[in-house]
Amino acid sequence: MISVNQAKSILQKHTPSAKSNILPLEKAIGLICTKDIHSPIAVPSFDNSAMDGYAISWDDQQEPWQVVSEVAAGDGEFHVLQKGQASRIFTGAPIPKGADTVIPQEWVERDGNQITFDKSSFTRGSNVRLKGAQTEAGGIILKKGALINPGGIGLLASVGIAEIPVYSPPKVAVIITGNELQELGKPLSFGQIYNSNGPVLQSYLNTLGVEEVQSTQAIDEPHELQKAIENSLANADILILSGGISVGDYDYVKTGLTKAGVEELFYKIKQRPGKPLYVGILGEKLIFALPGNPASVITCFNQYVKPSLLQYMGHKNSWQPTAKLPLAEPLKRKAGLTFFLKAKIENNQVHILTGQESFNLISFGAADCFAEVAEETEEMAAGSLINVYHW
Ligand SMILES: Nc1nc2c(c(=O)[nH]1)N[C@H]1C(S)=C(S)[C@@H](COP(=O)(O)OP(=O)(O)OC[C@H]3O[C@@H](n4cnc5c(N)ncnc54)[C@H](O)[C@@H]3O)O[C@H]1N2
Ligand code: MOO
Repeated sequence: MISVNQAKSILQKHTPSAKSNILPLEKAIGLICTKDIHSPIAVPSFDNSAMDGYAISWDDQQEPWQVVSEVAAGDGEFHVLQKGQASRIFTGAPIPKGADTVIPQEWVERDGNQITFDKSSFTRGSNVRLKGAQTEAGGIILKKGALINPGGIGLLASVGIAEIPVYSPPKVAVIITGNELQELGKPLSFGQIYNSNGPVLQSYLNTLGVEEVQSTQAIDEPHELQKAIENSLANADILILSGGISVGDYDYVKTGLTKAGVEELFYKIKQRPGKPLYVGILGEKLIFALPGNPASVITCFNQYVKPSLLQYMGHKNSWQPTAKLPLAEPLKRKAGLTFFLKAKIENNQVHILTGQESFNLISFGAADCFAEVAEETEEMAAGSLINVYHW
């Protein structure tokens, strides 16, 4: 058996490098940009008004101004203003030639077509958004390695970019093993349980941006499982299996993977839950065989599959704990295994939840992270800092 740190370091070394792909903007959310992105245009691409009001050419001596025209957002042609003239204008509308300042309407006294206002509150250029104020044409708007979030999508769209080079998610196949599994929505016969690992893996993958998941359910029968493994490996970059990896007479996963040519990277880790985790490699394909107990699947995904997938997709530091926070209550146990405990963070303190057994999912109704108790630790006092890993 190897330690958690050894397992993570082996996996980190064998996780394939990210591949760049050009995707439409709407598919790029949550992904990492692979190149510096330059703006093809200046934004704004024309001087325009920041307010609803009146466009004028600033003149310390002038009063009143004559309103001679109107310009709204989207207008392309307009009157050229002469000295002493004003144009009614609306937010986003182009500044007419001859004008350089916008006075918001609530500051203006209007009498027929004449306007006056208190000049002491404005200067030349007030309320005008100048061409290129956000971005000059050719300027870098997003750096290589940036995470594309909804704000970044807005920035890219604002300069007219519809496609972007990103590290695209891998194709993932999932095989759920077990004779005892029943689909949701159907009644349970004696001895059956609902398949919760399938929905867990599907939804966890989706939250990481992996949309294409080929999912297969296989009974605990060596030939059927072998077919499922070979089919899945033919189509996917990453294969995740649930169950059948322990030492029972019906645990055929390890033999099946070996038969398919998969080379073992490690099997069994000094941890709870998820001790019998298996990770293998076939060429550049990674294979995770997650121990079937529901809490083991979720924990192993959080600790091994997720960081490896994120590394594959170009994220940095995906293996680090997401925080180090004070423990709310003291903790005592026998050393020898790393524990990943379901926990909830309240008032910036880590509360370890009850129901930590690997068959028991109840704590996941409240948990927002896993707290890590290191292999050699026997006791932790309240207030001592503990590594946590959020979802
Ligand atoms: N003699 C030993 N027995 C076991 C050991 C051991 O070291 N020696 N390790 C235990 C540990 S720890 C784990 S974890 C499990 C892992 O077993 P498998 O990976 O072979 O998983 P299964 O036996 O198929 O299932 C285990 C458990 O989980 C339930 N299960 C399976 N699939 C699903 C699913 N899709 N949704 C919900 N629940 C699922 C299954 O019914 C079992 O109760 O082995 C221990 N045994
Ligand atoms: O390692 Mo198992 O996941 O404790 O039940």
